[in-house]
Amino acid sequence: MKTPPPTLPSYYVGLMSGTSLDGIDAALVAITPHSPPKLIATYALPMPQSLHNLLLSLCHAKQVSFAALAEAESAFCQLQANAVNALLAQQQISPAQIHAIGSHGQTIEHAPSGHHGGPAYTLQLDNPSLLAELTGCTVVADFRRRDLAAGGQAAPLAPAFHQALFGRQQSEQLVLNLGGFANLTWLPSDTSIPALGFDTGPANVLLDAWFSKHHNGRFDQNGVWATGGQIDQALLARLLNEPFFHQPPPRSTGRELFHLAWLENKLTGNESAEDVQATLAELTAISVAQGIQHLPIASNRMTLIACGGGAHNAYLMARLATHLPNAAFKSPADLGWPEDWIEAGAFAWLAHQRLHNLPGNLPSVTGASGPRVLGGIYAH
Ligand SMILES: Nc1ncnc2c1ncn2[C@@H]1O[C@H](COP(=O)(O)OP(=O)(O)OP(=O)(O)O)[C@@H](O)[C@H]1O
Ligand SMILES: CC(=O)N[C@H]1[C@@H]2OC[C@@H](O2)[C@@H](O)[C@@H]1O[C@H](C)C(=O)O
Repeated sequence: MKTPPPTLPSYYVGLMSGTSLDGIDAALVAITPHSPPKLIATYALPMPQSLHNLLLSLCHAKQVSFAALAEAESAFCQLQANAVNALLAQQQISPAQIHAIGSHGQTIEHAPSGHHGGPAYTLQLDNPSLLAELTGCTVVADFRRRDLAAGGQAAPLAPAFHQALFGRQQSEQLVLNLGGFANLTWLPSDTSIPALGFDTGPANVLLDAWFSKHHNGRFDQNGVWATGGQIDQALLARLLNEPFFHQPPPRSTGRELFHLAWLENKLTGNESAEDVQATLAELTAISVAQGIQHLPIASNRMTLIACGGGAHNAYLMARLATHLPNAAFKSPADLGWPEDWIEAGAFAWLAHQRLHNLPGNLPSVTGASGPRVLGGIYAH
């Protein structure tokens, strides 16, 4: 790993496996001082069904055996290494040319306020030592726990990257990630105002769980199934009654709160399955719109940059557009960064921040007591 002269780009690989458990995203990113990061190449490796099931069972387990944890961690790490090695082979780049891999790991549980008065924690399954051995690259990992230790939520972390990528523009910018969960970043045009961001609530996590309960397959392609349903206003009101939706930022959430059983508890049993799917999409759209209402946005002209897998769900996007009539929707692809690759890109950028001892968090977002250098280095 040789440090290039300051004007030459350095290369990082960002690895993200989100809460949807759909696969590993590996993004090769070039970072040049004083310029926004650039996406060079990508590689997506779907998660085998057996690993998906194992990880999902860990997320909802009351008790976990160490052997099951080790099995999941090792299979997950091998999949990450396969993604990195395939990406580098495809680009004909050697591991020595990579400054570092930024590995998010797999979130198993996220309890930034602790459970029942216990200590705060956030758990990402990861094995950066093994990843360094399997790839021949330096690995940066464990990005969330320093922010948590500084009193923050440890999430969302992507807003700092959104700011590095999209900068501040004349119009107010909102970046909406529609992953398993949805998180929002506000980049005000006034540079003296800090960026804000928070999780708005569930996105694909409930849509996917309900869809796969009723179909073979993991998700509702383009929201076609939801389109055939009607929004059930009574159910929607019961779903929105959850205190999380009324909590002021900083806030973040995960599968420990929003999961299939949470939804099933709110059903009377008389709803049609399609109507539930349409209502879940509405829950996401409304919780995003309500989140935006709480931001001190000065102008009513705003750009909304939608990213994450949910940006492909035409039904969900149409419901969002209905609730946000003042927003001009923009694809990050028009800005050189396709919607599916922002989060993996964020972890490449976070690895760069770590190697340069620069902060990775935004205290205005996470609520941490100050900026912190995030993650640990596993040098190769
Ligand atoms: N064509 C599509 N139509 C509908 N939904 C889609 C489509 N493509 C992807 N999705 C949804 O996007 C999900 C994957 O999104 P993404 O990869 O952003 O999630 P993630 O990485 O788990 O997110 P996060 O970490 O932000 O929670 C899929 O599980 C699916 O629900
Ligand atoms: C604890 C955790 O893994 N949270 C994820 C999840 O997925 C979306 C949302 O909830 C966000 O808070 C976060 O991911 C992104 C990458 C973030 O930290 O910005």
